[in-house]
Amino acid sequence: MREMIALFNQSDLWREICTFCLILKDNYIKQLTVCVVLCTIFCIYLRRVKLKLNSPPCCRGWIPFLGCALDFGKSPLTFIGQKKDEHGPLFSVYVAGQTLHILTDQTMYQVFFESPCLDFELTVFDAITKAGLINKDKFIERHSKLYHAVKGTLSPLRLDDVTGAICGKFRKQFDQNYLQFIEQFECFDENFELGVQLPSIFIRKWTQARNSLLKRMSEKFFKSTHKDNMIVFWAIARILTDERVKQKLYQELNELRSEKPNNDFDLSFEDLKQLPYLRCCVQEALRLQSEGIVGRKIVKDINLLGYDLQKGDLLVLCPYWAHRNEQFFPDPEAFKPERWEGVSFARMSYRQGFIAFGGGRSQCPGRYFAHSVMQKFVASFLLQFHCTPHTPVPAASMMHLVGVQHPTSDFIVSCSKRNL
Ligand code: HEM
Repeated sequence: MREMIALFNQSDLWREICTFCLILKDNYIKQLTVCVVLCTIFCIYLRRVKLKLNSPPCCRGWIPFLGCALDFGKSPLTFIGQKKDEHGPLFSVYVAGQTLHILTDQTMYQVFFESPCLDFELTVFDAITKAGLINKDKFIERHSKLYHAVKGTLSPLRLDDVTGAICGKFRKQFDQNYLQFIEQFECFDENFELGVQLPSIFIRKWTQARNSLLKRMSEKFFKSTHKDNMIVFWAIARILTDERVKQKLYQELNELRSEKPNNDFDLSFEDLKQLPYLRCCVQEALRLQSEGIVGRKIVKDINLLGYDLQKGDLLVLCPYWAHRNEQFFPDPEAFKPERWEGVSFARMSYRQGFIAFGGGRSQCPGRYFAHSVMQKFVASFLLQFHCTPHTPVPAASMMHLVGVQHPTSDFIVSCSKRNL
């Protein structure tokens, strides 16, 4: 044995074996690296294939990249309504490189609003930062604080003070340049969806309108206030065109008026408590004309109704269609304020199929304020004017996914001041 070792030490054989081993080792590392990379790619591929196999039915359209953007863009809400009937409770739409998952199953609302795999902030992140020129880093950092500040300021207990203060501020700011303000506001609102997606250079007028409005107040407030106005319009139009509802509501309003000294129309929130039918009318208008979509960014892969949804995609609920679910709202197209009689605010939640104000920890913090302001406005208007409609309630435009539907034509009404 010793002789053999001596032979090994002396000869070049030992060095050659070592060199050979080093080459082997070097190659081995290279091969191992290649194997690991290939395996990773394969696993990602397999996962994608698996996810694809297990993903919801998808409307892909036939145009590469654009997908079904053309059909979808023509009338997004109608498109969603048709596909929901074709594909069932969860389906996807591929539009301009993005996959949108649309959930219509009410048993999944809780998951939608409560799951940690779904995020509200990231959904609105791009639109808000673009529309409001808010610094991206600051947005996420301050969002929660701002949300709670708005919620606290607009809590039901403070509504009388807040509305007075806000109305005063509005009047002061908009007494001058009122028409210019209206023009800018309309431009901002009409083009909101395009404005937050396109670079400013392509949509200069919108950018100018936005900048000017921002100088006056925050974007969220404008967009939200406009929702109130639209609902007020729909509520008044529905009430005036339904004789039974109109009579019932006037009876309630007249009773309150007879109790008020000097026919005072400045209704307080205490007064509103005596007008339960008015609240039902506003609530019913809100049900029928709700937001097109509320969305959540998928921040962690999630399985819903047996389908795998991938991180990075967008999952949306569609309040407009959700509020036409016969299970919760029999005879859904009819304007029936009675369906809300005896229902408390606490019960107007996703558990009862009502999602006009969203849900979970991002539920609209302005909802009590918005509801009360809408009631106040409808009541003051009807108390002050005799109105006769000359056209039916206009059809709602199915174009906007963000915000409340606009009317597609004029609603013509003649009004005369009531004798007080
Ligand atoms: C008819 C009137 C209104 C409707 C239908 C409405 C509806 C909504 C909806 C659906 C959301 C998203 C909730 C979610 O995704 O879960 C939302 C969020 C929000 N709303 Fe409203 N809203 C209205 C009025 C207002 C008003 C008057 C204000 C404030 C003055 C307001 C302030 C907000 C804010 C700040 C958020 C964002 C919440 C967050 O960042 O987490 N809204 N609203």
